[in-house]
Amino acid sequence: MTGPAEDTKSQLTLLSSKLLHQHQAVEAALNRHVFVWKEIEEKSQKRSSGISKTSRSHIVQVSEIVGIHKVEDEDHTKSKWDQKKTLQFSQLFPNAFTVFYVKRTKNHRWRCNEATFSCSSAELCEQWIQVTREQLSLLTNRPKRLLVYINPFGGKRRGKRIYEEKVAPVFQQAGISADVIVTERANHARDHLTTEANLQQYDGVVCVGGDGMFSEILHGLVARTQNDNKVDQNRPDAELKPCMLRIGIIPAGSTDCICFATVGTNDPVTSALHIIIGDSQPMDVCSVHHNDVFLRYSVSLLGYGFYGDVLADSEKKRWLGPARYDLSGVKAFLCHNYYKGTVSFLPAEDNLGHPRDKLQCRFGCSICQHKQSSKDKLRETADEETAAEVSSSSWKVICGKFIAINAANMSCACPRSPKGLSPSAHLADGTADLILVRKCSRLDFFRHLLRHTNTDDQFDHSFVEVHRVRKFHFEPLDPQPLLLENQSELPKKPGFCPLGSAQTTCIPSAAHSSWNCDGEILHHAAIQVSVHRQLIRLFARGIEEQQQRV
Ligand SMILES: CCCCCCCCCCCCC/C=C/[C@@H](O)[C@H](COP(=O)(O)O)NC(C)=O
Ligand SMILES: Nc1ncnc2c1ncn2[C@@H]1O[C@H](COP(=O)(O)OP(=O)(O)O)[C@@H](O)[C@H]1O
Ligand SMILES: [Ca+2]
Repeated sequence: MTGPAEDTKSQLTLLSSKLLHQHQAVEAALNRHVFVWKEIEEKSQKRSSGISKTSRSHIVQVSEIVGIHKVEDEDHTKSKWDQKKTLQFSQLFPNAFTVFYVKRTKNHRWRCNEATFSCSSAELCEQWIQVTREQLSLLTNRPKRLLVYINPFGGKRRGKRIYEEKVAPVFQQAGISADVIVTERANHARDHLTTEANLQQYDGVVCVGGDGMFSEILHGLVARTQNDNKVDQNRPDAELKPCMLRIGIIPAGSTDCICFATVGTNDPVTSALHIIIGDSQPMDVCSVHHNDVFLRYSVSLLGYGFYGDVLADSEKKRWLGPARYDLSGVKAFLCHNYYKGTVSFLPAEDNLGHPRDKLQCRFGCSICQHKQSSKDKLRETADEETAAEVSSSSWKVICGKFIAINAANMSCACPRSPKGLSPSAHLADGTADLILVRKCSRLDFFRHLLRHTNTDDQFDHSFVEVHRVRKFHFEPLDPQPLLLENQSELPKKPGFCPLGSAQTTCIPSAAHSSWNCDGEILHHAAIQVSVHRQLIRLFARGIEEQQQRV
């Protein structure tokens, strides 16, 4: 909080001059928060026309200035044509500087705009550059040095080009230095982060790729932090240490739902600008264990049944690129498998809202800022048996036949489903939304899927239920590994799980599905999951409610 004295100080004008902008005289001023310029009306013009035209003023937040440079500065990032124009301009107006700043455009996209001003003297020009840079250096949340990992094979295999053509030039304008590693194999980035990288010299890690590549960075950073702090990841009840370095995501994958759900768009330049201005978005991480063995972390979707089957099938079609998910999606839909099992979960407290309350997680979300009380913490650390003594609303158990079991730790919004799997899930509230889709007809399941793409409520079906949870366990009912369709005639014994729907004629159906954990397949069906509130931070700010136009 800033007091009145501090407030007055921040309003103080640091610089104010008459400058020339686009052949027009402007009054420009800078204080600690904003850089403003306003066209100066020409008195003679006003008198002759009899009407005073409203002079436009422009405001740029200092926190959204990318950089400031003298016009004659050599800029090799510009095209030959632009370099020639710059040269001509600097000959006409020798004492000019350019301010680069964030400009909001449609659909949460940001662009790097520029405005050039020429000054009456070289000294004045230098003064503007120096004072503005001084103000930028006071913004301590901005990264100066980044470690960048590029997956050259993610999505449409454009990661390297996207970084070089769209991201590196803006980092350069902002004076950010980056050490770039182009990965040579799967898990290269994860292993490098876990054991080799000298993290002390960096202010953040950037991942150029999809959700799978992000998952590598997440595993590397979280493992490194736990190793450094002697925390055993294999203990399901371990209190994990939050990671200090923020992660930036340059989307260059197939689904890119983590970027989409934290920024509002999958656009490399927008992501680069969020990194440059030093945004920070805390995020929950789910830990997944099988008995006392750590399996993986998840930040977006943990899906058994439908999404597990889609992923398992799509892995064989990697060569198809992002389209593999459409093909495998149709196939899994036609197979219409269901799986028997028991889900037990610890519900979240009522003050954290409900998956159907339509309160979406947005920039500055109040639910994510809610602090956990000590009673809540106690309730969370208690195991299934002792939990009942702590609170009446303790673990709940549901047995059934499920087409899909999805745990969404955040909305999982992506271009395929702009509102996501759980539109009201929160990024940093310490909970996940557990969605149970029970056995139903193909038509009903189709209706449910279709509602992910329109405004109808996908939870408003008799066969769907959704719970906001802090932890959950899943146990498949039948340990039998694989059964064929024609065996479904076998007499039903207790604990025997029949196959997916009888009329299915496609691939042989198994008694178990597999878990899709942020796009990776888990090799155990029985898992225990805990949500760790705000374990990591991203260079993002959540989705902005309204486009603030300046
Ligand atoms: C009738 C039309 C039905 C359309 C239903 C669409 C629902 C889409 C919900 C998608 C939720 C995506 C959650 C994100 C998962 C990613 O981690 C994973 C891996 O993404 P990656 O390949 O690494 O970018 N992608 C998938 C499809 O499993
Ligand atoms: N150099 C590499 N060669 C092969 N696989 C890689 C390489 N670098 C990363 N990967 C792996 O590629 C997988 C998919 O990457 P990702 O960037 O998420 O793309 P997509 O969204 O298309 O799946 C990830 O699981 C990651 O571990
Ligand atoms: Ca969450």
